[in-house]
Amino acid sequence: MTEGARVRGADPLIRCENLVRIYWADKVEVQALQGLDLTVMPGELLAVVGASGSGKSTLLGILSGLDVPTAGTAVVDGMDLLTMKRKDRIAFRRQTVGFVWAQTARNLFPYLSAVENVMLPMTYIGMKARARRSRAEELLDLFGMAHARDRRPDTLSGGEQQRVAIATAVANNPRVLFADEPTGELDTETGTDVFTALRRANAELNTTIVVVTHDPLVSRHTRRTIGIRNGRTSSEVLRDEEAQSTEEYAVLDRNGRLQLPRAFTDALHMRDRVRLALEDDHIGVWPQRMGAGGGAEG
Ligand SMILES: Nc1ncnc2c1ncn2[C@@H]1O[C@H](COP(=O)(O)OP(=O)(O)OP(=O)(O)O)[C@@H](O)[C@H]1O
Repeated sequence: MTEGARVRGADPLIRCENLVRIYWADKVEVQALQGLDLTVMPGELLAVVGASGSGKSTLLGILSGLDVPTAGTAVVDGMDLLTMKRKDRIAFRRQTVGFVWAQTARNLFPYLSAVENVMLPMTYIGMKARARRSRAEELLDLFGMAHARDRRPDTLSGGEQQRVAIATAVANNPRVLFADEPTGELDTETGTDVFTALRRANAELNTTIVVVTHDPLVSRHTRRTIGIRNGRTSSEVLRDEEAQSTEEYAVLDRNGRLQLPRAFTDALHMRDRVRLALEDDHIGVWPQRMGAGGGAEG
């Protein structure tokens, strides 16, 4: 990789600061990401959850090196994604990141068997045939798919195909695996099997995993879930597995900005401005008082 592109001393595996992505459609500006902050440490299994249009695919496109942000900082495994050269981008996509997509058919070649699919990415990095086969078999075994190694994808269930897809995606030992709605086409039970495979990849292969989804229930499977709203990280749910409890936080950015949940602001008819008060151990937020004539008193 080009020397200058590598940012030294970066501890998090993924670091986005004030990330902005603007699209132009028919001369209209669409701000898909509006100053998004995100930090992912090596070894994490993280979910990024947001409604349709919140900016999930845009974020994934940038972090996987397919798209380039308009402004801000995006660093993955020490690579600056704003300035990365074309040659580095190809190497980055082959070796640093792996993918599992929602559409099961998009992940695997239909005319190759399960083991051949898992072996394929290893040919790109010049691994010998015997080593490729042995690693592919190990990976299929790890995800409970050894029995299906000689079967083609169309003879496997959706959940089984996703487990082979996970084996294929981690074949070259990527630093981070991005899974875009990996359970989107599956029922709940089969979806749980796929999450078990993702957790196994995370625990046994130490692969950092970022799952992107519209389904808030995936937070049951991850320790940390980031919520994105209007192109910004707005909330964070932390789950304590031992205590079996979850705690939801609002994300406070470095400029002191946070997003109040819509349900809260609607319930108290908060609009345009609120009053703040510093207390000993918290900050109070009050709706603006309305005067007799409907005008604001402040
Ligand atoms: N190529 C593009 N040109 C113009 N606007 C775009 C483009 N891609 C995305 N957008 C807009 O950017 C915003 C964020 O889109 P994005 O696809 O990232 O959201 P998402 O959370 O992934 O949604 P979904 O879950 O429906 O895929 C939306 O308003 C979308 O219409």
